[in-house]
Parts: sequence; C-alpha cells; structure tokens
Amino acid sequence: MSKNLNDSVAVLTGVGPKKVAALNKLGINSIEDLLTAFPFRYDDFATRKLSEISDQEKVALKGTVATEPVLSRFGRQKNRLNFRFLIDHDVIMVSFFNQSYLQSKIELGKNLIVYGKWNHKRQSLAGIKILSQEANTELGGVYRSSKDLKQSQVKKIVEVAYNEYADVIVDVVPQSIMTKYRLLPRKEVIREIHFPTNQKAAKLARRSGTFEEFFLFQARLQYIKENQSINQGKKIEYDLKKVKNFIAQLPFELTTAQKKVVNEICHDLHSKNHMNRLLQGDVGSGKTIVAAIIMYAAVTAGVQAAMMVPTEILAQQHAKKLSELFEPFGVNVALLTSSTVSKVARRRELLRNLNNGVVNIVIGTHALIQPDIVFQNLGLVVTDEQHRFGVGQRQILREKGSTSDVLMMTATPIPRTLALTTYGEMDVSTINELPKGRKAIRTQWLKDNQMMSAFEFIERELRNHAQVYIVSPLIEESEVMDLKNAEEIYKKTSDYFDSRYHVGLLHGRMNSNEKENIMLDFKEHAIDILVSTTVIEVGVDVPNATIMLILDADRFGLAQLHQLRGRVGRGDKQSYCLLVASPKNEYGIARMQVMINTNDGFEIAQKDLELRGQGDILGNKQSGIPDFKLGDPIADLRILQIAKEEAHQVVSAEDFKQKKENEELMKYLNQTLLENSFD
Ligand SMILES: Nc1ncnc2c1ncn2[C@@H]1O[C@H](COP(=O)(O)OP(=O)(O)OP(=O)(O)O)[C@@H](O)[C@H]1O
Repeated sequence: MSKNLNDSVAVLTGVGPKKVAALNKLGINSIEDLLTAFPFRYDDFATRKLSEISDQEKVALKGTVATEPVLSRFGRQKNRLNFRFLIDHDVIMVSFFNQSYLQSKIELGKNLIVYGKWNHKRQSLAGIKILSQEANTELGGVYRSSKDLKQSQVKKIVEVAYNEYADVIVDVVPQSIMTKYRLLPRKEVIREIHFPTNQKAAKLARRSGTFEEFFLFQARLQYIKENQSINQGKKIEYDLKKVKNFIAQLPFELTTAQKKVVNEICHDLHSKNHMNRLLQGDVGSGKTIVAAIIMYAAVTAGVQAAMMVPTEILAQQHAKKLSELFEPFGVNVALLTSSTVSKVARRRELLRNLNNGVVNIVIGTHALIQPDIVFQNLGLVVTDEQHRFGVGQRQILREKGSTSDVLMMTATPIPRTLALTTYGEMDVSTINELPKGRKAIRTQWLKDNQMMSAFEFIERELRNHAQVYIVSPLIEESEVMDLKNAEEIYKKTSDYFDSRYHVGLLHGRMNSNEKENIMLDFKEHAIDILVSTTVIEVGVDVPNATIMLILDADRFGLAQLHQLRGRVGRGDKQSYCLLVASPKNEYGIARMQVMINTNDGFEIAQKDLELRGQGDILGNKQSGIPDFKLGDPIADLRILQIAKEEAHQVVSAEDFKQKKENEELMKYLNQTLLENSFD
C-alpha cells in the first residue's frame, strides 16, 4: 500500500502497541500528527567558553576528564558521579545525579562534551547528559513527553517517521505563493524544525511553517464561506414598512452604530445567501434591541425566529422585554427553558405552538435544542454570548431550520487582531458606540480592609435612590462554597444596612421561579441591594442600578470583571464600580490597574491577552481562538494578515478548482471539510 501521512503511527519501525498508546495519549495518532508535533524549545548544544557563560545557564562544555570519576551513593536509590574536568587551563567539577550508568563513558584523559547547568559560585556543572563528539546539530529540540514516553524516545520516533515518510511530504501551498514569499518546501521545513542545522535555519523554517499554517487555516475558512453562500440560504423578504414603523415607536432613537448594523444584517436577510454574522458590541451598547428588530423583520417575512441565551435569568429577562415590545405588533413570544420543559402540559402546548407556527419568536436556553422541538418554519437563529455554547449546540439549533440565517452576538470582544483569525468565516458587525447620555463608569480599587468605607459610600448613594449589586467572590472549584460565601455576605450586608434598606440574595441554586421573582423585585426597586454570585454576569439589564461592588475581584478574569461592571452604567446616571481586592502578585495588581484605566472592552481584551499570554487564554476557553502549532497570532500578526489575503485571493478566484497548482490544496480542503472539523 502506498504511504500516506494519514497512516497510523503504528506502522513505524520500532513502534509497538505500548508506544502507540503513549503517543495517542499525547494527541498523536497519525504520521502527520507526529511530524507536526514540533519541539516547543531548543537546547543549545553549541560548545561555549567558560568566560562567556552565566550562572544557572544550561551550556555545553568541551574538555578533558582530569580525574577518575567517583561514585557516591546516598539514601536507598540516590547516587552522584563526580569528576574534575579540564577546560583549556581551568579545572571545574562536574556532577551527575542518579546517572551512574555514565561511569563507563568517563575515562581519565578522554575528551568529552558535557551538557549541564552551570553554577558560577561553585565553579561546577550539574551534568544533564554527555553529547556525542560528532553531534553536528547545535540545537536539540525539546518535545512534549510523558511518563510513558521520554524525550529521547519521542525524538527517536520522530526521526524514524521522517526517514520513512520524507518522500511523501508534499507542498500544499500553491507554488506561485511559495515563490512569492520565498517559502521553504514543506519537507525541508519539517526537517529543519525537528533537526535544525543551526539557529538561523530553524528560524527560517519556522517562518515558512507559520505562513503555511496560517494560509491553510484561512483557506479553510474561506472555502467554507464560499460553499455556504453558494449552497444554502433563502431570501427572507421582510416588510420594510413594518420594520421602520417598529423602529419608530421605540422609546429611544437608535445610535448611528445600531442603525448601521441593522442595515448590514437586514441586507443579509434579504440576500439569498446564507447569513453567518457575528454582532459584537461592548457591554450595554444595545445589542438586544438590534436582535429584536431583526427577529421582527423575520417575522414580517412569515418565518419564525429563535434566540438562544446562556442563562435562565437572561432568557426570562429577554422574553419579558420582547413580549412587551412586540405586544402591540401582534407578535407571539414564548419562553422555553428547562423549567418550562419540566411542566408537561405547558411544554406540550408550547411545542404544538412552535410546530403549528402560533409562536413567532421563542427565547430560551439550551433547552431549545431538545430533539422533540420542531419548528414550523424557522428562518433565523440568534445566539447571545455565543462563546458559551459549544459549536455542536449552535449547529443543532441551526439545523432545526435547514437554511436558517444565523446571527451570533457577543459582548466579550476579541481583540481586533484576533477577530480575523477566529471569525474569518463570519461576517462581523460591530457596535462601536454607546447610547447617548451615558456617563463613563468610575472604577475604584479598594483593599480588603476598606470594606467599611465602601459600605459608607454605598449608603450615601442609597439615600439618593441608587440600587446596588454586590458580587460575592467566585469559588470555581466548589458550587457549595460559592453559595456559602454569597450567604455570608448577604448576612453581613443585611446586618450593616439593618432595616434601612432591602437586601436580596440571588444565586445559581435557586429554582427559576425564585430567580425570576428576585430579579423582578430588583427591577421594580423593591430590593435596594442585590447580593449575588456571578449568575448576574451576562446581560442583566436594570438601568437604575448604579453601583457594582465586586469582592475579591482578583479572583475574576478581566473579561468577566468587565461583564460584571457592565451591569451598571446602563442609564443616564453616574455609575460606580468598586473592586475590593488585595492581589498577591504583580499580575493581580496589573489587572486591577487595567480595570481602573479603561472602560473599553476591546482594550481590556487586548490587555488581557498581553497579561496572560496566549497559552492561558486558550486554556481558559473564554474565546474560540484556534490553537496553532507554530504560529502565534499576536507575535506573527503580519504573517497572519498576509496569509489571509493570499488565501482569500486563491480560494475566491474563478479558476480556483481548475488550476493545476491548486490540486494539493483542493485535496486538503475537501478532506478537512469531510472531517467537519469546523462549524
Ligand atoms: N439607542 C439607544 N438609546 C438609549 N438607550 C438604549 C439604546 N439602545 C439600547 N438602549 C438601552 O440600553 C440598555 C442596554 O441595552 P442592551 O441590553 O441591549 O445592551 P447589550 O448590548 O445587550 O448589553 P450586554 O452585552 O451588557 O447585555 C437597555 O436598557 C436598552 O434599553
């Protein structure tokens, strides 16, 4: 059978079932996986002079063994191998710990290259390994390894794979682009990254590899987009007059940015292409009303609309607001959450009404994606805070209306630089201004011991009829602790404000009726201070609330703090955010400072990224930034932009599929599409 990079690693010489299992555990299944499991750093094995190295540096030193090695044993299993080593005219001490097997290699008078960690004060080297004299590579790749598979074994297997498969590594990026950007052939890229000739060669190879990776990623996104717009979608012929009329009766005038995005989205609805659009706007910028207008437009065209939101509180809030808004227009809005679902009779009726088209708009949580929920004619799907839903969930909802248009909304902005990588396949609309009359929220950072002054400040504001949120510290590991905390703070707050003000408590363990009642009381100002866990984080809209007090603020991520802060400053009154935190390290302090310095969600997202490093943001799953093997979307932004432009041009060209030089790329795209690795 002919060799293929998709072959399993099991076919490699010397790789038995145990090693296969260990590789699989590291996420390596195919030869392709193995060849692209690149070293995450290199050890520099070029020999150095004693005069140029610094304390604790890892270095390779070349010299002569000056004394017989002495092996000392201590404890049950520990040992140390010591010998003196002559380097030019200096004698240093070398010690290997628990590597007694090296003894036979260390003979008096023999020339060696020893790699280890230098201790300047003691003039000694803690040996790591002995390098071979012939070693012509100056850089040694360091791989991800595991307890079942050591560094040296991974390296060896990669070597075997390269030797056996080098001949079938082909270039996927079209030749004209390879030439234009002087990219190295893929075969060379892989070789140089794993076994670099020198620093410079490794760097060049990485540059080519990064371009290739970004190019293929963008080509995939572009290809999906092209296919979607050709194959799917239907025209939603809304009634412009009715939509205009609806907008005219809103209690406020839309901001210029809102008008602009409404136009963009309406244009998509009307086109026969499938809509796949992201609406991003900072907290409180007025996305909900935009969604309402669009859903209304869909209804005037005779189709149903569904809106999926991440929390029950939010679903209730939206359903209430939209029902009121749509009532004069004869639009029927329904709420569907897991607690609606639990009441059998109500649920049955709702399902019937979705199926026979009596319900025009349904708002719900992920309960919307239950298999027995069937729409009569679903034409538009809106998801709010989409990063909280898995790709799969969104997909299921979309498929309930086979050709539904999709609008995703997010208030967690991704820095512009990354938006293009993450949402390359989507069109993006941005609301970049807040409604008129908003005053910038004033944020203050207080230390733990300043709680009393926070309470005094709150009391002054309460006298002026303010309403307050107090958010209890997040205890991610334990819901029970989280609740206990909130209850304790509720008690403290109630004690302090005694009977002068009404204090309420809201947490995730309440049933939906309790939650709804508390939120209603707060909205109607029957509650002055709402102590809450982070369940209020997203979307809650009570414009009269003007103070947000967050306890142990350094336990929250920046994006989350920004979301929480966004619960105030939603009306025309001056609002305040008080962050109580005594961070233990510089990182914590820097984060508090970011919150004080800016109210701009985009800027915060950017700072967040800088402070945490890309690795963390990925681990944190707050965003959908794809994981690249070589490229770093921030550091390599320039390459990313160029790759995107080129991929766009190549894939959207009319003769794309006919051109010979695109053959490999086409194969690659069709294969990845089949694997359905993207939504
Ligand atoms: N053009 C406008 N003029 C005045 N007020 C507006 C305007 N648009 C929206 N609002 C009001 O501003 C508040 C915030 O709007 P909305 O809840 O839609 O924001 P959002 O973007 O969804 O925010 P979040 O992401 O925080 O949920 C609401 O009370 C809404 O009625």
